[in-house]
Amino acid sequence: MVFSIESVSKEYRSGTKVLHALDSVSLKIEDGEIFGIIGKSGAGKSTLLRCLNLLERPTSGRILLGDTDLTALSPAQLRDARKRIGVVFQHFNLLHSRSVAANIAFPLEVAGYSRADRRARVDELIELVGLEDRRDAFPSQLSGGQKQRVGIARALAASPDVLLCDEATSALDSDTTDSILDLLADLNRRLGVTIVLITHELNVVRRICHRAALIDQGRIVDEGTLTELVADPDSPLGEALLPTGTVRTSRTGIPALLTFVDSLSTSPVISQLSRDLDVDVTVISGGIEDIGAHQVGRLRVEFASHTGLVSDEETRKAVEEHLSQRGVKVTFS
Ligand SMILES: Nc1ncnc2c1ncn2[C@@H]1O[C@H](COP(=O)(O)OP(=O)(O)OP(=O)(O)O)[C@@H](O)[C@H]1O
Repeated sequence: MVFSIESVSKEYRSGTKVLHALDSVSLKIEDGEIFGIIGKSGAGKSTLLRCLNLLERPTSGRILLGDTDLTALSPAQLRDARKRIGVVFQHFNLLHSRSVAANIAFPLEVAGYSRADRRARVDELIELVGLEDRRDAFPSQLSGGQKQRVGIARALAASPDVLLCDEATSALDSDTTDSILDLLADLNRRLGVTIVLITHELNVVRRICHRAALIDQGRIVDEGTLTELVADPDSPLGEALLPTGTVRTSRTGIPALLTFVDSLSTSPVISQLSRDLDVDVTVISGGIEDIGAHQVGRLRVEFASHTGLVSDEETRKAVEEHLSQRGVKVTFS
């Protein structure tokens, strides 16, 4: 376990007014995962991220980094614990008078690395983020994507256990966003570094997160692995990740939502169902997407008995049994 966030609340007071920016948030972030926290503007994402390294002190609750309760540490102990956390910023926060190499070396200087050790580590990091040919450039000479590569290398310099990414791709265009997300996923695989990212972009979650939580008005309202979320008909985040669209039904059939992970890519489940049970299946809306390493889908459909000789209740029962044996979850609405 990297982070254990236990009933964390954060209140901001202004005069007699109290704003509950975080309301009893509990989350566990596991070693080696990429965890996304998504929410609208003002939902509390930045406050939660700032609480993780205690830049913001929770009003109540605990934040544990491994076994260490960050909320119980002295300032000196906290400075030490923060070395295990790297931060990647939306606007890069580079030192403009320093070259790429010198920006990356900066945290190593602060941590007291020798000149030779710094040089070796900076070489390693520059290679890791693919900036070999920009080593001596200054921030003003870099593209947004290159600046963020420097930001990521600097955050990784002291080999932290976890990277906190604060809207790390929000200032970038969509192609550059994808290349930075791919870099983060690659670093996660190669170094095993845990990544927590906050974002308001569903694409960020779809592209690299293993698990995600939806925050709304300071509360966690949904949470799970991406495949769990999408396969849950009641999950708001699942619906946002893979929308089934506006539902237009003919009102003659039996409406249902089908959710599945991989199953439809390995066998012709729907045509088999239609043949075996003698039911017509109309696809109303939905989608199938690659999310992580899986093909997941959510389809709104209608079933109608072909012969009209069986009751809706019998059709529902037969369909459910048939589909559940083939890894497709069916929820009748
Ligand atoms: N220092 C502060 N003092 C008072 N209120 C604050 C402070 N910081 C945040 N807030 C309030 O707390 C709530 C959550 O803010 P927060 O910045 O965490 O949201 P967010 O989800 O990160 O939004 P955005 O995506 O727009 O950055 C908002 O209502 C905000 O106005």
